[in-house]
Amino acid sequence: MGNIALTGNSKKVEFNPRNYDDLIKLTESVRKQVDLKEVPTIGIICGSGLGGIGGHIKDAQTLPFKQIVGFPTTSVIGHKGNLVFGYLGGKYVVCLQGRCHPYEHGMDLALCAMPVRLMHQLGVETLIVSNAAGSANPKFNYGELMIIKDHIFMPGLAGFSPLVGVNDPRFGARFVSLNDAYDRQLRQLAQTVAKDLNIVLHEGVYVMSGGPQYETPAEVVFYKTVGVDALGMSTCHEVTVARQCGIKVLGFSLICNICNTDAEKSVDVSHEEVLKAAKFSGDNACSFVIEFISRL
Ligand SMILES: O=P(O)(O)O[C@H]1O[C@H](CO)[C@@H](O)[C@H]1O
Ligand SMILES: Nc1nc2[nH]cnc2c(=O)[nH]1
Repeated sequence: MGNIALTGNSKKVEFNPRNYDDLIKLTESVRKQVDLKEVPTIGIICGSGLGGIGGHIKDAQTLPFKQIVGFPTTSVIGHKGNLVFGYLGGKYVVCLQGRCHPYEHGMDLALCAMPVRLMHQLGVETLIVSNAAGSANPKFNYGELMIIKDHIFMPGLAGFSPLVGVNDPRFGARFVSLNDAYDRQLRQLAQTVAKDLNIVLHEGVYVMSGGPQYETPAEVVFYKTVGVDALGMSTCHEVTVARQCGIKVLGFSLICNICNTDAEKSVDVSHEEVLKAAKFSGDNACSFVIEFISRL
């Protein structure tokens, strides 16, 4: 996994997500294409079907990923593929309306986490990252929210980390401590906000598998046994890079399906079902994010 050849304006351009100077060039190209009103200190990454959050942004300036040379594409339904700048909850934010999943990009995690490094360059200090996930916890119901307390990064444990490769110290530390990946104070604030809004908010452990296949019942039981509550195919690579940049993180999952645990009684899991749940509970997720930001 090295440089990626990209064609923009009929010129062949090389972008290497592990090259700090390439990141600076990409950041400059974003700055040239938008008229930033303030420094966006809050970043948001929208999970599957959660892009509606971006629709609430006031004085919005939208920059499609495809207009940024070097930016990875997203082809998953429910991910619009835009950077949106503007005001949400009274704060100036940058929102990634759609994310780049490693399974879409040959497991190039550094490429898929690059938008977080871009956000850091733009001034982001707090990141709100969301995802659609399946539940392995019998107490969780379809459409409810779960704050991520901790994660298990399966590709990362197998050597597919966005931090693998030569580390330019300008990106941050070579060895990143993830003891506090999900900020405790932000999690406490999230609980207060949810209580005030009368929204059910669980807290639990998220696992990122490589995907794109959903889990077999045996795999779900395996994850349950090691303490997993919610299952997805994203987020951990982004959070790992955010922590290397020193960005504080709040992560949450929207529970979109109940995972199978018994091969004899199992039912189909589909992305359509995931998007249906995201639509069903999207308004709750939006209200929660907006109120949370207003209290930061
Ligand atoms: O994590 P987000 O982007 O919400 O998407 C989730 O939904 C898709 C599967 O339905 C997978 O990409 C999974 O990771
Ligand atoms: N890995 C995984 N990702 C999901 N995204 C939404 N639902 C699921 C699920 O059940 N498993």
